[in-house]
Amino acid sequence: MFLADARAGAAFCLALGAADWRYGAYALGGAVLGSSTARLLHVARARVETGLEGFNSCLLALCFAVFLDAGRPSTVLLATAGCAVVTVVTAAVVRLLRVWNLPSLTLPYCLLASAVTIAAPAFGRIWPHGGSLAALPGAASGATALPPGELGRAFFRNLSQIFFLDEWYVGLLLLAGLLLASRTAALVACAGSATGILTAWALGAPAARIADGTLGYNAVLVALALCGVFLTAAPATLLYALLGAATATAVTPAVAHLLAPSGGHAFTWPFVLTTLAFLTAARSFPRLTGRAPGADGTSRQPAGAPAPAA
Ligand SMILES: NC(N)=O
Repeated sequence: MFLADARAGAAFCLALGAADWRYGAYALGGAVLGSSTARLLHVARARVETGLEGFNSCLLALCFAVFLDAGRPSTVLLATAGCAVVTVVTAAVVRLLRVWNLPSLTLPYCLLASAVTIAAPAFGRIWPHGGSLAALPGAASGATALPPGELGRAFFRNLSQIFFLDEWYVGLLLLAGLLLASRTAALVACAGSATGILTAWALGAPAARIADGTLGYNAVLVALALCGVFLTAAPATLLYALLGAATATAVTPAVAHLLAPSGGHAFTWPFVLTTLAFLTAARSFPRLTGRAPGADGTSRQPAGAPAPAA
């Protein structure tokens, strides 16, 4: 969630544990394994200490816990190996995207989570249930009107689904964690969640899909990234971030449908694709960056400007 704040991390861990202690354990274990692997490979200490080497492994371990059986020893082994591999993939992605001065975001996690879900049916020890994972997309059906109670739960589930969880109170606890670290981040997350709901409703998504949060969690991440993290928080960047949040919401079913043969999980692909596109485009918009555009229309990077953090 873009916060280098240990208290927020502890609150997030408690929030996941409130749903199931094993999810809290996998998330924490994943973060520890990713960070430890990075340290063993002598990745810069500052990257490890700010959590930049732990969030992809945290999400990957949690992904395995939720989609495979969290209690099976083979899931623990797979998550452990996955956390080591995602550290290697992170280094590769960071190096590749640095060429364009772009952040790696959760791209390493998306690559591995997609690879594992696509490959899973081929390996009996990973997917012992037999049968295909395919979930072919159908046309939208069912009611589109959301009762007020479900609207509130959808708002919080747009946060909890970042960590794959359906429980609305996990989203409330995550928001409390965000608030501990940054009032701006909490407000932007709320605006992103509301934008996700509004966009999905305006496009005619079924109420059940809006209510379960699976259409809106990418909107929260995009809003956070584009308003306060990679672009300075300001009214203009907030509007830009909310346009990005709406875009990510519309992109989510596109990704899910493309990945239908492996279960249709969009993971955080909509967030990654939208954020990279909007961040690249922002260099052409001095209103957002406050930097004069170069002759080719792109913003001038100040000499020696540091690469973005994540
Ligand atoms: N992190 C997720 N929900 O892919």
